[in-house]
Amino acid sequence: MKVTVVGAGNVGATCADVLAYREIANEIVLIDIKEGLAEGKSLDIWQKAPIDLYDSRTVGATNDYKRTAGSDVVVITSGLPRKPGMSRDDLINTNAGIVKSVTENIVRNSPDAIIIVVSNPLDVMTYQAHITSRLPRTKVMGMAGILDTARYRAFLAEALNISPKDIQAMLLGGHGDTMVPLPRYTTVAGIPVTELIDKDKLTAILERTKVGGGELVKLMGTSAWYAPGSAAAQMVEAIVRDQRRIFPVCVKLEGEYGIKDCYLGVPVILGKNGVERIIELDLDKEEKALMEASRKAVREVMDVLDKLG
Ligand SMILES: NC(=O)C1=CN([C@@H]2O[C@H](COP(=O)(O)OP(=O)(O)OC[C@H]3O[C@@H](n4cnc5c(N)ncnc54)[C@H](O)[C@@H]3O)[C@@H](O)[C@H]2O)C=CC1
Ligand SMILES: O=C([O-])CC(=O)C(=O)O
Repeated sequence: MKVTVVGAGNVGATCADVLAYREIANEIVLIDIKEGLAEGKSLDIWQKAPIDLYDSRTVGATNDYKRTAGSDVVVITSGLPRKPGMSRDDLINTNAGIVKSVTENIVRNSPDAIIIVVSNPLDVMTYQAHITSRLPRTKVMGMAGILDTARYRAFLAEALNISPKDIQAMLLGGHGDTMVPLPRYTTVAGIPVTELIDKDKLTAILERTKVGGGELVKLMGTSAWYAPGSAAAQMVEAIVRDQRRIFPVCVKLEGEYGIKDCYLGVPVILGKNGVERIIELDLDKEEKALMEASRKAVREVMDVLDKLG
């Protein structure tokens, strides 16, 4: 299996490192526009192989997409991260052009690849990659929900003083402050979370999750990379190993959840063909209203992209 990661910055390099360390692909190609960066980081990861005992081969190239030819999966992380005071949507002007040109290069060299977008604003950059690649919606998706649920699960584990391993959660909607965490679908070793934590504490955790990315931007002056890199690698793993795992993934909705022509996070089965199936949950009135608010927020930014051309 061959996997390409475009963008050898914080998220891309972390993703490549996890892919190599966990031997998720035999060959991992890192690409960046900045001279020498992808070569350097892939060489560094390769030099870690004798210490951490893996044999996935990492190679890097500066903007040379011939090296990516025949990739099974491509992760797009190229683009600006936000700085304190910015929203993810503020990145659209710069990142739309980057994701467009990267996608063109990818499909030219790997027409059968499955594309996982990470660049922000996530839902709209997934839209950009989808329209540029002209691939079926099952093969172009965005990473956000695994990260957002991971934050939620980490906060819950801390509050309950238990292992994060035992927390299962689902989340819907766009990757922004309108994301829709679902306490009704959160369990701790099979126990509904609502039986273990009081309402106010849970509400505070849900609110912290919604702005979880911003919390880290404030602390570091740039956005997160360890959890995002691992989350993207987990999606790659589900695809290349045909695991048929269920994750919240950003995908184009064509009538599911009563929504058309919008890219939003929903539970999907991920396997060798990409999105094998979208799972439709039976939402209550309040959840439906939150999903609609999220759809509206993403649609507005999709309209901005349409105007950019
Ligand atoms: N979906 C999600 O949950 C998350 C998304 N992100 C997003 O991921 C993106 C990357 O974040 P970081 O890795 O922290 O940024 P970074 O600045 O560390 O790395 C981005 C890399 O992209 C490269 N790049 C720029 N234009 C390129 C092009 N045309 N071709 C190839 N490479 C190019 C840059 O040289 C840089 O090395 C940002 O847009 C950020 O907002 C970050 C975290 C989570
Ligand atoms: O917050 C950001 O800008 C990066 C991101 O999407 C996240 O960490 O959730």
